[in-house]
Amino acid sequence: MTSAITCSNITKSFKTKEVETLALRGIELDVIKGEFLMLVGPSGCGKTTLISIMAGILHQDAGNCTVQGQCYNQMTHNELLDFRAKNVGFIFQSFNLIPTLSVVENVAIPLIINRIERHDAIKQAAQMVEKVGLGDRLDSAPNQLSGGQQQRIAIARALVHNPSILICDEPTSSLDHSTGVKILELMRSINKDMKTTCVVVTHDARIYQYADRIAHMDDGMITDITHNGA
Ligand SMILES: Nc1ncnc2c1ncn2[C@@H]1O[C@H](COP(=O)(O)OP(=O)(O)OP(=O)(O)O)[C@@H](O)[C@H]1O
Repeated sequence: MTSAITCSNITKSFKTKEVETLALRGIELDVIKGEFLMLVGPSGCGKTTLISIMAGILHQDAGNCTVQGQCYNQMTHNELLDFRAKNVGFIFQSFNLIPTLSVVENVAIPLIINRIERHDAIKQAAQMVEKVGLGDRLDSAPNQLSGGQQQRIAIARALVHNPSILICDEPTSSLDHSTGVKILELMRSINKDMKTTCVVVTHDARIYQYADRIAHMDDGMITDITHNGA
């Protein structure tokens, strides 16, 4: 099977004035093209640090992260920015929608970053908003939407440029259970339809069933990989 993301012996530490924390201690992980992988483990075990490295947002101290066959270590800063803008979608825990832009303008951002002309970007963004079931809210402001609707918009924004990799940090943490399940069902159907490789950090055991595989982390290491909630 082809790998979409390969992490080889990745280490990362953070130094503050008081303390040095070894957040990742030699991560080895292969994410298979097209799979829906969940990353789980106790608070502080390094999940966000790992997905930030996979997304090219944070740089490791040692080891390699290869995404779609391209090693981040071998890219210049500008090449990495360009690669990330084209290939990676990221969904934050707290939606991170821009309050002064409308729904459709928020979703158009990755296209505009990829230098698509505004009129076309808005048109494509509107189609994506339609896909997540909110085609009647294009001109709303984000704060006029419910939490679940805002998360749908965040998903539309992360996917509008058809990235090969979608990385999500706790996509259901600020949602009630039934809204969280609907969001996971939406992400799963997008994963199937658009063949997007998904890596999802979660604390929510009730959504484990949506994963193909679950990578368990503890204290900066992958301790186990299980299949489909087993
Ligand atoms: N910018 C930073 N500066 C200093 N320490 C950090 C920084 N980011 C993370 N850490 C530390 O690195 C460790 C791993 O943090 P990380 O956020 O990756 O954990 P996590 O598993 O995502 O936690 P949670 O489930 O609570 O979000 C923690 O001990 C954290 O305090």
